[in-house]
Amino acid sequence: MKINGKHYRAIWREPSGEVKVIDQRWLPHELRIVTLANRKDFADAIYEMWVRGAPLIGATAAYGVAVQMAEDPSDASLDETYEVLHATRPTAINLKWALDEMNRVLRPLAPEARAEAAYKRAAEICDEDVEINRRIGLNGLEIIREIAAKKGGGRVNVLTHCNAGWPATVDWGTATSPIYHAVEEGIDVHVFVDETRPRNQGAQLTAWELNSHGVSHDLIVDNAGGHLMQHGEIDLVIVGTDRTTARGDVCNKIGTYLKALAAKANGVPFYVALPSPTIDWTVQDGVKEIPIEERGPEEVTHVQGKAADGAIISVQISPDGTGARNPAFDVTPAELVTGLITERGVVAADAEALAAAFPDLASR
Ligand SMILES: CSC[C@H]1O[C@H](OP(=O)(O)O)[C@H](O)[C@@H]1O
Repeated sequence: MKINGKHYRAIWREPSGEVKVIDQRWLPHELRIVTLANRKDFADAIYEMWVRGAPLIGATAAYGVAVQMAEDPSDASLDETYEVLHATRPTAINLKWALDEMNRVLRPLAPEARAEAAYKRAAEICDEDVEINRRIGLNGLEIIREIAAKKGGGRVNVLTHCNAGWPATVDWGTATSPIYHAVEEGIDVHVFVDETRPRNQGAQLTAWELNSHGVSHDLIVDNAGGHLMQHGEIDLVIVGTDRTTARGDVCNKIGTYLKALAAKANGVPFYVALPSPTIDWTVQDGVKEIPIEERGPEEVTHVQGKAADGAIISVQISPDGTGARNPAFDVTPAELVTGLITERGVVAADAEALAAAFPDLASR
């Protein structure tokens, strides 16, 4: 999407062959573009969240395989790369999906043919993600149109959590794609952006991208969402997902479950933008079966921001010696989900509806 009027994807390959990403750790204050030159760079970029967001993690891993195949296309290298990249972050299923896809394409090939094929497939995965997200936007636009019509063309207030915007994907975003399409159509949309502790992806990334596109929005603390819903200030919630089960349980950034409970209690529609590579057909019960990443306590005890002199610093907000727990995701049971906005339409959050929408994938 656009940064200062110029179009970017969140990951791309230069004509020179270099793979580049935006190092999102420094946004919104600094735009740092980095080259990922070897397998370790790709592993570090995913684990340390230079890049993040389920679809972007998958796309990055795909290019990580390609870069390693150019270095060493042997079976052992292919196997080791799968293990190294798969070990970076456990929750987003797109990582495994992309690595499995690269293995499917590369395993049958002679080693000398693997690098070219890997770069080709990685580029296709990126292009497919962009098209999937564009279609999610068009399907989600219908929901926003209906709410706008019921309000006589009045403002549609959307709450988002974390960042499921274009920096979480190759382009468009998932939860933000319907918003961008609605704004482009002239619908009056306002977004309440959950800051999303502890890493503040909402404050640092969603607010940044909405600013760049002139989308009306307010930043709110995570704990304000229920209050706004009680007072009729939220018309719908749209969130992303890192893994959705075959029966429609939705794993997403920590705090999503609480938003879904508040939405249910206040009759606010709760939608999940769901690209099909984020569906894990092998699991049913999200709470019991999805591995929840536990990240370091420092993400909770410290916060990063821009100092008065412009330097980006991290400050400690809790006492020396205070420990912290940092589960990075939670699971919203399907019964709290109004609908799943997929590239093939809006689907009910249940096994039958998902299997009917994706018979080609569910039966694999
Ligand atoms: C479009 S997937 C975005 C999804 O990923 C985020 O997690 P993280 O920033 O830790 O990678 C968050 O759960 C978003 O909803």
